[in-house]
Parts: sequence; structure tokens; C-alpha cells
Amino acid sequence: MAASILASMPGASTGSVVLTDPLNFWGGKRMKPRQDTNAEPVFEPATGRVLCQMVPCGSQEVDEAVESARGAYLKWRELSGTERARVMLEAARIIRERRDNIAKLEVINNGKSITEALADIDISWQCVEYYAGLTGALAGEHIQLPGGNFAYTRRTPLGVCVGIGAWNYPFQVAAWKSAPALACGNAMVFKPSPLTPVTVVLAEIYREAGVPDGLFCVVQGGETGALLCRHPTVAKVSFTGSVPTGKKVMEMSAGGVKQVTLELGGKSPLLIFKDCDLENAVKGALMANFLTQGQVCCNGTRVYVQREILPQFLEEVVKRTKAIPVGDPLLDGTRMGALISRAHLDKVLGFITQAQKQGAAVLCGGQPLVPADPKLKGGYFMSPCVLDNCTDDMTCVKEEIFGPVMAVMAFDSEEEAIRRANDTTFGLASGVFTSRDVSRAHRVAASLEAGTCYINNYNISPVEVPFGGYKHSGFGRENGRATMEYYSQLKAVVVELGDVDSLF
Ligand SMILES: NC(=O)c1ccc[n+]([C@@H]2O[C@H](COP(=O)([O-])OP(=O)(O)OC[C@H]3O[C@@H](n4cnc5c(N)ncnc54)[C@H](O)[C@@H]3O)[C@@H](O)[C@H]2O)c1
Repeated sequence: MAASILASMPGASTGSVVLTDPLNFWGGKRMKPRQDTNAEPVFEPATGRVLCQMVPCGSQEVDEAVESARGAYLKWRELSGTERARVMLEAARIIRERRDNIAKLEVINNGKSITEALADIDISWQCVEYYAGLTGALAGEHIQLPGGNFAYTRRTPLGVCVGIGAWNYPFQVAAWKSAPALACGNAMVFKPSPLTPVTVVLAEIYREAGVPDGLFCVVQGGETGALLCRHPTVAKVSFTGSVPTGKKVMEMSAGGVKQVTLELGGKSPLLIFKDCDLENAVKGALMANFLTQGQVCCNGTRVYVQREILPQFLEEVVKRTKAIPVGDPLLDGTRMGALISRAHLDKVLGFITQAQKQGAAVLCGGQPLVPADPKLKGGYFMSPCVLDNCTDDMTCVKEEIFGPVMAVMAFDSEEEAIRRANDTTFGLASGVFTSRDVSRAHRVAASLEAGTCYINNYNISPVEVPFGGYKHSGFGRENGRATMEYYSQLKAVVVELGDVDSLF
């Protein structure tokens, strides 16, 4: 079935694809919904056309998927790390082989540019490959005890894990969650965002690679997430999404004492010091704000620039922002596609209107955009926006906009910049540009209250590096070795070689 969707991609263009195959997957195959009375249309962001219908799963279907995952887990956990690695390497190979078609499907469902989608798919197979390499390294330790006795620890899987994804990186989020989960010997039931349900192709790839039927299942729906968080068989929930939904996920999971990883929103600061390489700092600020139409959790949307270089910075950043080609996301030359939905576009534009009312100045962009190509007339496009005259108390500086809107502010001293950067309940990422002062770079990185700090770059996510938040941006990590600990638990085995010394 994956073959059929992906096989149709080479000839596909924006506005030409309609998907009719079922979007659920468990027991090793796509599953038709039991009833489709509550189907929701899924739109192609670049055109506003209906791409497919998403039918939410009910509780019976969720039970079936979880049971299917449980059955596969019982087989998968018995394999050695090397055996698991072999299957996962095959999955990575298939993703790499089909990257062009997967990326195309991702663009049609999400609206981001093909250049970015290809990079997302590359990061996805690299992630599966990386965790394949770590499965064999899962090991405990040996502990000597008095009298020749000893103990050892085993790192064991958790069982059926749930992944709940956001819509901004549909395939990549599914890979980031499933690869470490599977590497540790777990099964996963994944629930994509209702806006981007086509991630189901990953389930077919894992199956083709040789995982037991049911090891990676996909169920659709919005509120389906709540059924999964409350399900008694589920051992862990890894959630990517907004802070308010993350809090609900944590509450629901608490009822079953389930482990939780929360990858939530952000309003990250980017500090640009006057000794920076301005060319790189401008490029970094653009990367920090405009990838995926600004819909990136770790974007550095609060840009603090040292006062002496503010005029040159603004001039250059505005010039380059105006030059960003916005349009058909499947064209190679496009650098910015469409936002995810009409409602989200309206919300982002609303933030800009409010910012102006609060005293911010729009230096460029911030308008709905209708590309010349007639087939894109119904798409959710806008021009990328740079805001000046912002202050820390404005809504556009405090709240996550999740669109292509950069807020720029001046600062004078390092101490002031750090204080203002940390004055937020979020703590996902941060960045600093400074060229000559190595000690300052590391001093500032240490002081910023965020899970990631980029020095002299922004928004690079190598799979080897752990990613996750401080404060309300969440806890737990994705990527890196650390994530193996979030998908496994320790068992201590204590061994007596002598007689029992009983007190009774
Ligand atoms: N930290 C990260 O790694 C990261 C990555 C991507 C996106 N995000 C964040 O995600 C947000 C945007 O994504 P979104 O709009 O899809 O977020 P969202 O919170 O609206 O939805 C996220 C997921 O939760 C599901 N959901 C909704 N209600 C639920 C419930 N009651 N129980 C369980 N699941 C439920 C949704 O269907 C979706 O799959 C932004 O805040 C962004 O910063 C964070």
C-alpha cells in the first residue's frame, strides 16, 4: 500500500494528489476505520484542496492497535540488540532509498518547501540508523558486594510506548520517537496530528524491513491521544505539541503512573553581540525564524541585538527577508511554502495586527500572500515578517506565534541580555552570536535557561545531540544517547552465594 502512495509521487505536483487509502495501521497492515461518519477533511496547505479524509479511531480501534503492539513487543524484546539493529538498518535504508517520494508526500501534506522536507527525511533515516547502532550497546553494570556476592543491572524495555506528534515535522517526529523506542526493545503506537495523517508510510517501511507485525502502529484522530494516555496497557507517552496539551497529557498519564516525555513549545532568545560576524548572525537569525514557515518549536523568535549594530543588522535582515522566495513548495527554488491551515494563518496574522497595536513596527512582510500561479490561490501563504520597536512585555515577544515573525530588540550589556532572555516560562532553545570572545560564548551558553544553546549558528539538529526543554518547554529528551534512558528501565539483580543470614 505504501508502495502505491509513494509510487505515485514521482509524477505528483502541487494540487494533483488525492489519497484514499486507509490511514490507520496495526497488525501489520492498513486498517479501514470501523465507521466514517465523523471524518474530517485534511487540506493541502499550498492549495487549500482536500487531500484526504481523516477518520478518528474509537476506543475499540485503539484497543486493537495497543493489543497488536503488545503482541509484537513480546517477540521484539526477546531479540538481541544486534538482531534488532539489523532490522532497523534495513528500515533506514528503505527510507533513504525512497527519500524523494516521502519528502514529496510530506510537502503535499505539510506545505513546507521540498528543500526542507528532503533534509527532514535525511535526518529521519539518520536517526533510525543511529539508534540501530546503539541497540547493541544497551548494557547494565556489574557491582561487587561483600563476601563474593554481587549484583548486576539490566536495562529493559518499558513495553508499549505511545508517540503523539505535532504537524510541523510529521515524518521526522515519528522517526525521532520510534527509533529509540524500538532500539530499546519497545513497541510503539503513534498518533500523528489530525492535520498531517500520512505519516502512516513509516509503519509500512518498518514492516517491510522485518519488524514483527504490530511493532509500530498508527492510529488517527485528535482526542484519540487521550484514549492512548489513559490506556492501561501503555507504559509511556512521548508527546510533541503545545504546552497546554502537554499538561493534559501529563495529567492523564499520571493516572496510570506512566513515564512521560514532553517536547513542548518555545519562545527562544537569540543574542547577537556587536563583535559577531554580522553576515553569519543575519543568516543565523533567518535560520532561527523562517524554517518551515516559522512553525518550528525551537525557533529563536526573540532576537536581541546589541544596540551598536542594530541598524546594520536590521537593514541586512530585512533585505534578505524580503528576498525569500515564497510559493509552490514543490519547486526547487522555493524557500518558504504555505502555513499549515487557514485558521493558523489567521492566528499568525492576528498576532502581527496586535503587535502593531501594542507599538511594534512592521519592517517587512506580515501580509497574506497570493502567489501568481492560479492553483495556489486557495493556499495559506504569507510574507515573512520582521518586527522592530518591540518590548519584552508585548504579546508578540511573550507568546509563541508559530509563524514567520521575527521580533527584534536592542540590548546594551551582556548581563541585561541574559536577564531578559531568561524572563520567560519557556526554555526550549537559545542562541548566541559572538566571534571574538570565546569565554563570553560559553558563559552566556551556561547562563541561558534552555535545553539547547547554539553558538554562532541556529536550528541544527544532529541526531547525536540530545534535544529537549527546560521549564514549561518540557522534559525528557529526543536524539542522542540520553534518549535510550527515557525508553528503558533498570532492573537490579542481587545474587547471594552463601547462606541466608536471617534475623528471624
Ligand atoms: N519541543 C518539540 O520538540 C516540538 C516539536 C514540534 C512542535 N512542538 C510544539 O507543538 C506545537 C504545535 O503543534 P500542534 O498545534 O500540533 O500542538 P497540539 O498540542 O495542538 O497537538 C499536538 C498533538 O496532541 C494531540 N492532542 C490534542 N488534544 C489531545 C489530548 N487531549 N490528549 C492527547 N493528545 C492530544 C493532537 O491531536 C496532536 O497530535 C507548538 O507549540 C510547538 O512548539 C514542539
